[in-house]
Amino acid sequence: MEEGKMDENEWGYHGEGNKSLVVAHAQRCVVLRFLKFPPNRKKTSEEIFQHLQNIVDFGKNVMKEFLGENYVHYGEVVQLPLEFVKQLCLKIQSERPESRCDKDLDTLSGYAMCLPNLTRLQTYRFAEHRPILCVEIKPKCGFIPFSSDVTHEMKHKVCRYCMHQHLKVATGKWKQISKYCPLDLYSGNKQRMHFALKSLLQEAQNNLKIFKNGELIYGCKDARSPVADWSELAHHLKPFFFPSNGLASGPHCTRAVIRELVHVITRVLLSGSDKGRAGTLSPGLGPQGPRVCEASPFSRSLRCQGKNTPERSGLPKGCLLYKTLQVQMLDLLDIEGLYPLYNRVERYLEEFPEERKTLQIDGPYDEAFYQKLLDLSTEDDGTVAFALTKVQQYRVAMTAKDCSIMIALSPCLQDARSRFAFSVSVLDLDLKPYESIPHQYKLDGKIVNYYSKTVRAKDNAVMSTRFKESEDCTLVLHKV
Ligand SMILES: O=P(O)(O)O[C@@H]1[C@@H](OP(=O)(O)O)[C@H](OP(=O)(O)O)[C@H](O)[C@H](OP(=O)(O)O)[C@H]1OP(=O)(O)O
Ligand SMILES: Nc1ncnc2c1ncn2[C@@H]1O[C@H](COP(=O)(O)OP(=O)(O)OP(=O)(O)O)[C@@H](O)[C@H]1O
Repeated sequence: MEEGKMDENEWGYHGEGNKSLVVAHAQRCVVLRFLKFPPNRKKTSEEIFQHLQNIVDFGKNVMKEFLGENYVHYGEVVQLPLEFVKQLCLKIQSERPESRCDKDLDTLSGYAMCLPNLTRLQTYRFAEHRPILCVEIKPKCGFIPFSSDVTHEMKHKVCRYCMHQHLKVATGKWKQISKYCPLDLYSGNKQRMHFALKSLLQEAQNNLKIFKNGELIYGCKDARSPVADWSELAHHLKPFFFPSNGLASGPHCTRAVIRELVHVITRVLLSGSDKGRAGTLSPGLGPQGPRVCEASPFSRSLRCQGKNTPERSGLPKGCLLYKTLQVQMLDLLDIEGLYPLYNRVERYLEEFPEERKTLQIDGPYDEAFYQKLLDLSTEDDGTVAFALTKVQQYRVAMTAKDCSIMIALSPCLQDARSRFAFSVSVLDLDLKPYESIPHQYKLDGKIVNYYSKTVRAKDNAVMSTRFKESEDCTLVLHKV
């Protein structure tokens, strides 16, 4: 980054989440990722630098080790001219979705992260003039808790995502319940994965975005303005999947294009090199818990048809979904088992506040921090050390439950065996803060209670009426 030559006109708004805002360079394949804060909760420049450096270190020393260097791009912290940041902030303000404007871009520190632009990621196989399609998926938690500390029976049957959907709709965050269930996507079963991806395409929420040549063409820019027009999407995608079939259009063509997209994404998600040390977690973190979520329309339909639940995860060990799931499963105790251990650490810190640094609560996220995460024992010896290890593992697991997967595809004409050159990466690997644990505990209770009381009660009433009337409850699964 040539500091002196920074020109805000070369950068454009790219996207944002709850905690950071990203701008992309118009020509070069790089982005700048800035932190965001609620107004009046400004931090010092030194604190912001440290925060960003922690994110980089965590990516480099922890997530790269777990997920593999091919998938993790941790970037670097850069210092930018304050005038550039100020002008950039003014330039992009009008493009920001209203729902994200409760937080302001940090314009005071001058620090940001510089990362490769994963929507336009080029490898030696991606000729520069070739168009690039990129699908971003935020898959969320792919397993049902297996911890014996879970007290709500419902949590052993229905996954958190599916339960949370009902609370989100009730509170107005989204308009309708999605048919997507993370357990279907993580199943490794092609039919279930197709169903999951098609469901994401129907109701993208903040779990799916599609970019063409770095521009967002599909997905929610704002909670209040969902773009979900399949024929428009198919129009964008047709040159990628049916390059020679220039004239065909209409619903038949739309379905064919969507089917191709879903098939290609499934194939890419199931592919993968076996780098990274996620294998070190395998002995303790084999498939556990139920393989299906009772709320998934796919499994409901199978049950209604009297069919068996599909086979357990067939995810290949090298693929990113498998590795991400392994890291998610570092949450061995569930928040219900973890919360008392968090309280043990808290009590200790109240007595010995100066120990916070030694315990590496706020970093550094170095090799020693990573090594401690590999201890998967669940035998509580009553020590602060045990509690701390579980707390840190939980934070890492929560990070993996909230990250996104970027799949970049580029037509590849030379290679007759596959029509696309692709790259898969993971983003948003910021370690979840220690302080968020009480919030997680409260939210968990709220999600389960809301689902149990309202949805199940309603469901039971509907089901009993349906059975009385001997209605067919078969969901027609369209082959995609
Ligand atoms: O708690 P969840 O599952 O709702 O996840 C939050 C996400 O909501 P989602 O359900 O994916 O729409 C939420 O996403 P949105 O802001 O809703 O797009 C954030 O990713 C949040 O992380 P952080 O607090 O910014 O670090 C996420 O919070 P964490 O739980 O990961 O801390
Ligand atoms: N390296 C990158 N290349 C391309 N696009 C990126 C990159 N990093 C982030 N983005 C885009 O910016 C968006 C916001 O980034 P990110 O998910 O990191 O924000 P966040 O505020 O940390 O998210 P959250 O709401 O989960 O806390 C992403 O959804 C993605 O579309």
